[in-house]
Amino acid sequence: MELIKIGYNNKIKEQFEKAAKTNQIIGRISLEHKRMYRVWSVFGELLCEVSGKLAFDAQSREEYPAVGDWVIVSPRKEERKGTITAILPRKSKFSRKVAGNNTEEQIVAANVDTIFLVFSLNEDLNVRRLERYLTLTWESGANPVIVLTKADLAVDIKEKIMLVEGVSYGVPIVTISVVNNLGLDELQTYLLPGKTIALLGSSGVGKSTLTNYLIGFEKQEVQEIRGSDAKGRHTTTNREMVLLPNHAILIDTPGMRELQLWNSEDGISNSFSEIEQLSSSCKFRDCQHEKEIGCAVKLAIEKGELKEERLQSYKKLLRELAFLERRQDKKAQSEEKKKWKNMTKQSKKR
Ligand SMILES: Nc1nc2c(ncn2[C@@H]2O[C@H](COP(=O)(O)OP(=O)(O)OP(=O)(O)O)[C@@H](O)[C@H]2O)c(=O)[nH]1
Ligand SMILES: [Zn+2]
Repeated sequence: MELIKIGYNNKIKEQFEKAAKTNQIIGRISLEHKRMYRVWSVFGELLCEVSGKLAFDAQSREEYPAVGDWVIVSPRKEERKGTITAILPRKSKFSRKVAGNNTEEQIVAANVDTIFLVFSLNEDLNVRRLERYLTLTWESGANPVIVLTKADLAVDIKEKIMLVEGVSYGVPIVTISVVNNLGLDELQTYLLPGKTIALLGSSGVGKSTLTNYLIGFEKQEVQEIRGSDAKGRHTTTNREMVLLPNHAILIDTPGMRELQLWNSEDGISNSFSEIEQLSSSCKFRDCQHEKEIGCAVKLAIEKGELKEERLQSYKKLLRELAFLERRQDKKAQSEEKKKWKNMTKQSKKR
């Protein structure tokens, strides 16, 4: 396997050479399953575990390898196996909080260069969700590209693009239709050789369709595969990192798909529907479920119908969302200020 095809470059080479011992090789994680990893390397694909030291030193799940990570491996070539001894610094990372008693950060994808934020043109555009995705992307270190799908079904493309432009401050926007073969060439300009991309978007916006198109599957085949699996997920391959025909690299992990839930209010309502339902019976409409009188949520906990931990993770998620929104507001404000400064500068010049 040629390393350059999986995104290898001088920077990674340098980092590797600095940290590696003799006989060690560089590899990139293509799949993670239960503390075992598939690693792409010059010896092909190796099944690897992490070294005892790496596991011992790891303070949290964040310090374990994730799909997309560059790792240093002591290979056992004949066995097609190896041991991961270190993870190289991540250029970008998408993580999600793992709910539980002690909330941990879990990396769902590392070293993504470009992320396609996918929205469908045949539905109402959820601007707030777009803002959240943008925040998430900026925080990850990857570059966003907004992809508006199903252009063939849309009637008000211009309005929707304006709406998107209003919150996206110059982020590229590409309008596509897989049905009418529209905009797909333009998308290719972001799929450069050796660059790693990932898709983020709600269910049904066309991520699988686009993924299959990018991988180059026959449409028929895709539908058949999807038909045999109601969920239609990960049916084409069990690889989570895929080489595309044009030599870009696509990361498609279940974790990436779950980010959509963890970062949208709808998602929260869905995954905490019992709490939302209880809240509607609270005496006060803006009940925080702390010490208010007539709180139906607290009552349910007292009665043992709801676990206290559920409420805690629900609140934590809400706080996180609020935080992201504030960040977004601040970012927007400072961008606005910058714009103004530039404008006033230019008008002064004139
Ligand atoms: N008309 C039209 N339909 C499309 C287009 N792209 C996708 N679809 C349809 O939209 C539906 C949902 O597409 P998917 O690709 O399954 O959406 P997804 O985002 O992967 O959804 P999840 O798998 O639930 O996350 C399917 O019926 C597709 O055939 C398009 O460009 N035009
Ligand atoms: Zn309440």
